[in-house]
Amino acid sequence: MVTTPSVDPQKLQAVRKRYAEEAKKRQRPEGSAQFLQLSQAHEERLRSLSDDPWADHKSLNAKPSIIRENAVYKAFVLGAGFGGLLFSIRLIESGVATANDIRLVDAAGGFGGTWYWNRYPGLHCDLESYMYLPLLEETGYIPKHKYSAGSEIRQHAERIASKWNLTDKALFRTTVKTVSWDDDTELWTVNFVEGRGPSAAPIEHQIRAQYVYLAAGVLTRPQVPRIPGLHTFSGEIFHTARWNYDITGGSQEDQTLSKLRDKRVAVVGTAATAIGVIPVVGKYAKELYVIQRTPAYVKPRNQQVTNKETFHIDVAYKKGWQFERQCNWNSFLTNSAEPGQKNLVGDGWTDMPGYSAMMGSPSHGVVDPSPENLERRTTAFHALDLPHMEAVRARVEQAVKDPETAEKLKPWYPSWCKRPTFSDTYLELFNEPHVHLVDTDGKGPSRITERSIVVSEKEYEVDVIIFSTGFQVARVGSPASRTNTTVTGRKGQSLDEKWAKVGAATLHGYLTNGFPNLFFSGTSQGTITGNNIMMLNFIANHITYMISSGEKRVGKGKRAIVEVTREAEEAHSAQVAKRAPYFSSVAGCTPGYFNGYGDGVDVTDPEEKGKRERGVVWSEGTISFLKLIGDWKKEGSLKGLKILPARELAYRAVL
Ligand SMILES: Cc1cc2nc3c(=O)[nH]c(=O)nc-3n(C[C@H](O)[C@H](O)[C@H](O)COP(=O)(O)OP(=O)(O)OC[C@H]3O[C@@H](n4cnc5c(N)ncnc54)[C@H](O)[C@@H]3O)c2cc1C
Ligand SMILES: NC(=O)C1=CN([C@@H]2O[C@H](COP(=O)(O)OP(=O)(O)OC[C@H]3O[C@@H](n4cnc5c(N)ncnc54)[C@H](OP(=O)(O)O)[C@@H]3O)[C@@H](O)[C@H]2O)C=CC1
Repeated sequence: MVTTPSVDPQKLQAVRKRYAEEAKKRQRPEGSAQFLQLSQAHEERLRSLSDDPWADHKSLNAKPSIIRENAVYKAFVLGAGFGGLLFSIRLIESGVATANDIRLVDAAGGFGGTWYWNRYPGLHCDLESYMYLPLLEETGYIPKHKYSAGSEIRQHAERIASKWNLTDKALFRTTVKTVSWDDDTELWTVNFVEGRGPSAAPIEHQIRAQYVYLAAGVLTRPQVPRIPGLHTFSGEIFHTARWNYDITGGSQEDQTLSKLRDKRVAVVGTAATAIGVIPVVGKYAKELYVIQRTPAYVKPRNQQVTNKETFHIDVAYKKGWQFERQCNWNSFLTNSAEPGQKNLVGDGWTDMPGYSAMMGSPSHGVVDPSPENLERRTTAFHALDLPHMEAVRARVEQAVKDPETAEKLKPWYPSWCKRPTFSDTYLELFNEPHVHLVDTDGKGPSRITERSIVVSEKEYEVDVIIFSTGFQVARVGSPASRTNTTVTGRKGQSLDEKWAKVGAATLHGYLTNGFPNLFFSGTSQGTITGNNIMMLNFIANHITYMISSGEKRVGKGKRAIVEVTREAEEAHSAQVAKRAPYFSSVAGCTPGYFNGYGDGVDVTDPEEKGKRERGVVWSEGTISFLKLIGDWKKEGSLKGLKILPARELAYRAVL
């Protein structure tokens, strides 16, 4: 049970009432349908805002093709972000495959995923880079700062691709369309379309693969709110995930946005991306209008240059330091640090125990789902969180001189409703005379005209509108829905249909019955770590373990078919669902992508509810989940996996 700190009960009640009112104000019947995914817009102008601004088509078109049509590859990886890279590297290191046996495909024009697409000014990782950048021990790379800039992280993705000889094993600008299991050959057939830029025709490809990994990420599909009149705006518009340096001036390397000096700019959105963008835009724009629907909670960043002299003493002090650091940080995040445990990172993530309402915690075990108990727990979480959020709100008052503006910048929701943000300059920017907070009181702008953005019938004339309004996130869909890909398994069964019928059904979150040798990343039925790299590395290691153990079992010269049994996935799903009541405190959250903008909050149909409960993450926190997997491995029988060699007939079909 959560230990409740002593807070004034009346104050707690008043704050909770305010939280509930603010959340209600923001609920919209259309839920996540209030947004338009840019790539699906009817208007060409909006649709083109999702185009890749970074791909070097000329040099990519000049490269020899790395795809042999219809060839059989050992592993096919959808996504060349850190998830896809880590899996490929673990396969290579375990001896399951050489780099040459692997092909990665990404819609992006290069490695990095998130860090390829997002190049906006002010972009940094929001976690300490020493535990966010993967494979620092193996590459010997030392991040320049405590929080690395976006370009440094992208270059790190290129560095690790090069070190493991994957640079010329990835096909870029390429969209995977279908991934289908062939019952005869017992292989996956993958169809994908390689874009070649505006002046060359796309090429369709087909290959076959023994193993497939869907590493599609979550935050890849930029969206804008469906604000009436958006298409009539005659000025410039773009989305932060496709920053347009032609309009602003500067580049990712030189963030002097000189072309904004004579421009009136509106930034719509005030969450993690906007908190990075706004201080840089505010430095250059003639006038800046920050269009706020819900204030972010902003904590100090405390950026520091890495001391390379002491890095190997203070941080990288022994083999395995990075994983130790990640686990140490995670135990604070899940409110489960041992009394007296040293806080190695000591950042703004480790001083908000209430965030464990979202991250899970081992301190609770399986939660009694009675309404009285859930209400007691929610109260306890609010009490745990209150001192933190009070400090966050007090910080606004200290930073912002105008009391009215400060009041509007205060966040009224518990910490677990949104990802925290970190900045030492964002709040202070509102003291500048050319920076205007346009608070929409939870509503958003009412319309856009040819020259202006309109809030509460007041028109703000602007030259540029920058949308910092996030990404389309599929919360309940199958791993295929996140990739916009059709995945069909044994006997033509569709992965989407399986999820629609029974809800999530996996072993440990990463493979499902009827889809042999297919693996996917994600948090559903797995674990959420706060540090996505920690999670992606863990998934890559775990899947590789299953594959390499399967290969050992079938013996040399045979092709392994690794599949979870239906009983095992049902057993895991039941364990996850049993723990779902833990997350009841999240139900009252202000809408956001964490709760699908309220989609399905009021689901009462028991069958539908049951499906949703199966889809949550392991509620007892990451360290507990790692123990679950550790115990599963120790048991030694690969319990729940059916591992067989491919049939002789299947071999012949391939030959
Ligand atoms: C701006 C921003 C900052 C972030 N900062 C942090 C941070 O500081 N700390 C943190 O822990 N997390 C952060 N994240 C989350 C971040 O997404 C993860 O940390 C991590 O980089 C995800 O890696 P991934 O490989 O799983 O997915 P991604 O990096 O998203 O890569 C997936 C790739 O799959 C490709 N893809 C998807 N579908 C298809 C298809 N059908 N065909 C071909 N290609 C496809 C996409 O183009 C994409 O390039 C941030 C996210 C954003 C948007
Ligand atoms: N390393 C880092 O520092 C960063 C990490 N990230 C990661 O990416 C995730 C996504 O972040 P982000 O890109 O900021 O997207 P989010 O989805 O978190 O935020 C979208 C923003 O747009 C606002 N918005 C939506 N519709 C409207 C509207 N009609 N009018 C006005 N405002 C509107 C939202 O307000 P409302 O809250 O009211 O919905 C919110 O402020 C983060 O949670 C984090 O995981 C992103 C950037 C930086």
